[in-house]
Amino acid sequence: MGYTLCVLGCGTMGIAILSGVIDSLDVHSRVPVVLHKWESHTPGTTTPVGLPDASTPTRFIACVSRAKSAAKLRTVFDGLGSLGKNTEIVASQNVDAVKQSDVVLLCCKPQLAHSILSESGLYEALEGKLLISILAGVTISQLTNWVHPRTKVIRAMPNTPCKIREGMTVVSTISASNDMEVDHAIILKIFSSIGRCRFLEEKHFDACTALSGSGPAFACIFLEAMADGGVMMGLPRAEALELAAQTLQGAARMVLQAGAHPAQIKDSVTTPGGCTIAGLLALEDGRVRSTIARGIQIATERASELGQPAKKQ
Ligand SMILES: NC(=O)C1=CN([C@@H]2O[C@H](COP(=O)(O)OP(=O)(O)OC[C@H]3O[C@@H](n4cnc5c(N)ncnc54)[C@H](OP(=O)(O)O)[C@@H]3O)[C@@H](O)[C@H]2O)C=CC1
Ligand SMILES: O=C(O)[C@@H]1CCC=N1
Repeated sequence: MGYTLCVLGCGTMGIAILSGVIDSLDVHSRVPVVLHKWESHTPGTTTPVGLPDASTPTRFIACVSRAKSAAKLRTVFDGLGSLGKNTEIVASQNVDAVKQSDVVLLCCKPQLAHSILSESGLYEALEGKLLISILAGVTISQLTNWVHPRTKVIRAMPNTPCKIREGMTVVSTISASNDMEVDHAIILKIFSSIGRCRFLEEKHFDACTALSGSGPAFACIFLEAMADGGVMMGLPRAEALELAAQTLQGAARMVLQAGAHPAQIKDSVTTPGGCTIAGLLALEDGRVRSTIARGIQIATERASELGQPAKKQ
């Protein structure tokens, strides 16, 4: 069983998704199983290695346009031990790659989508297949107009932490088709193996693009600024970065795993008359909350423009 997954436009995000998925397959066949420290694990237990089911991708084709990018990808996937085993890299062979595939993950730049999908032969090659677009700002309705009527189009908005299987992906499907049950299983298998996956209506996609798609960049600005503060006060750079990153991860996990409200976590840290409230007031003086929230607003507005014909892109 299993199927072939083609990544059409395998750059930053294509690599992140593919390497996360390949790693997840590897983990499922590793003995003994390696789990995160917060998961229950009986030492010495093993994971049963079963045959892949119909929703598991077992062969991968990564497509790029330039030979130089293909060479870079070969190094990446060789390093993961998958090159020549279950992963092929091709340059300028989109139609042939799509013909050989069952599911196509469209990961090119939004402004290239129309021309890539209009290449002679691609329309036919995509007939009856599942096309998952991760493009910011390009709607299901636009994509549907560019492909064969029997191509099943869905949108997904993942983020770069998919690479380490800590991604956040939002998925939108437009309508049920005969195969939709299988398609849901396929979608969940891909994106749940590389992080969290949630289905939402397409009307929310630009906000999701800004919040979780662009989010790692915003989070890293905050992380870097926290570390800079530590360095300003004499901490070595490496330790300051470790403290900042682990602290942000810990706080985020308290929200995600323990179900704590962010305000509750903040209040529990804030001793009356202590140093936390002194720091919080300084942050509020800099309008930190509205600045961050406005950043998401502006990014959402920009995301909505990305699929439109070129203006000032
Ligand atoms: N970066 C991010 O964090 C996120 C990005 N996205 C979305 O993902 C998409 C990709 O972004 P990102 O990965 O950053 O972009 P990249 O520029 O890193 O990757 C784009 C890829 O498309 C390839 N490509 C270009 N032209 C063709 C073609 N004619 N046929 C096949 N492949 C082609 C490029 O190959 P070559 O180098 O050979 O030209 C490159 O590998 C965008 O639409 C973006 O909106 C979504 C969520 C997060
Ligand atoms: O900046 C961008 O346009 C893409 C979409 C989300 C993250 N990166």
